[in-house]
Amino acid sequence: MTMRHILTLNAGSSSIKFALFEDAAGPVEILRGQVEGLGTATPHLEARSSSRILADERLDPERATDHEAALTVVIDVLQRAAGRATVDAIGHRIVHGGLAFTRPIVVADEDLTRLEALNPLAPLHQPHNLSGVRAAHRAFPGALQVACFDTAFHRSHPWVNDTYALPRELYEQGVRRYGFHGLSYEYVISRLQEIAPQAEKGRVVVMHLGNGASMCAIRDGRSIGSSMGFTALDGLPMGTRCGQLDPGVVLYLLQEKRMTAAAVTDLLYNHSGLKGLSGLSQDMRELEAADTPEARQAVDYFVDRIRRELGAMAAVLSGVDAIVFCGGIGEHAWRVRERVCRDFEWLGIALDARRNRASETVISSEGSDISVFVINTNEELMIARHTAQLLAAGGKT
Ligand SMILES: Nc1ncnc2c1ncn2[C@@H]1O[C@H](COP(=O)(O)OP(=O)(O)O)[C@@H](O)[C@H]1O
Ligand SMILES: CC(=O)OP(=O)(O)O
Ligand SMILES: [Mg+2]
Repeated sequence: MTMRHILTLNAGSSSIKFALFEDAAGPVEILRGQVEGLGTATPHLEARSSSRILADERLDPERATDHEAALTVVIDVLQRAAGRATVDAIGHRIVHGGLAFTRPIVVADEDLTRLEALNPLAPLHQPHNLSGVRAAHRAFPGALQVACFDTAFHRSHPWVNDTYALPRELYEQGVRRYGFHGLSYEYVISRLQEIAPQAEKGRVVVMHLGNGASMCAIRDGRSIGSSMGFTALDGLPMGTRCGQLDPGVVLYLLQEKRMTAAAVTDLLYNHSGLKGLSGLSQDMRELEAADTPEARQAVDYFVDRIRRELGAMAAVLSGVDAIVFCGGIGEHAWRVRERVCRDFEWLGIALDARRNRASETVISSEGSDISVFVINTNEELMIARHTAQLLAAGGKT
């Protein structure tokens, strides 16, 4: 069997994650790394293979302030890591696929143009995702460039969870509740199938809590509803994004406060959420360590909105069999998990406090009606799997 090499690039709102896989009978990771803390004063690069640490350094915030600069660093690490090995394909996380892109594709130039048109619907992601495709094409011109979409997993939404109560023609034109973090949800469900096949078959709520945060209601492995919608602004509050908001606030800012559309966009995407409420930081680690009333209130609001959304997801699914926490906060912030679960005893959640503090895979207690899991998400592996499938099919979808 031929051994192939696959690279993956995943530009999130505060990070660029990357990995290198060998693929013979399915992708096996041989290197992974990330630049995290983008947009903060402390961007940090780390990369490791199974046997050694390849990079672990604070980047100069003057030089790595944005995704573009960080991408140059990442491509350099990947070129050195690949060495003389031929890179057969590069899989990219593309956050918005809109109406047209509902499964992974080999990217052609005309696709890039169509995907660029979606930049305004995901300004913190889409331009960086597409820059990644272009940079990877320049660095590895012989490799297949594969796009995997965050929105694709959610195209199974029933109509009521896919629409807004707007005139119907807007739905036809693509104003829909797309939902995001689909690659993460898809991976988590595949992992749940391995570790708890019974739970995976039931009604599952997955919470992806990272710098971007969303929640997904999943039945029989398919997405039924998502807290995110047309853009990745809706639903839960996030590092710098507002989450659910009365659209009347936007009208007020435009009409009465005379803000420009660009200023409102900047406010809602870059200065709201945990950062806006705390006046301190978008990073949950800093908020948990800080002892200011504003930092505490920011976390209170975050937890409260998660609880509301969990209640809504339980209603969407007519009950819950399993809950999964993932993403940077979901995987590490045990206090947040404890606070979310504490008030759901009435629904049948009993948390094991010790397991939760240790961030074990199963954090519910033996008698809990609802199983609660912490699963380290792996969008890179999901991208590599899709990419390997396309490679095996000779690039045909
Ligand atoms: N040990 C930790 N405790 C609390 N929060 C953490 C911890 N590690 C990471 N986080 C949070 O996770 C966020 C990053 O999540 P991640 O899913 O990696 O980001 P992205 O959305 O950019 O992909 C950080 O901004 C931070 O708030
Ligand atoms: C869609 C989204 O918010 O992604 P991320 O959490 O990676 O920023
Ligand atoms: Mg992410």
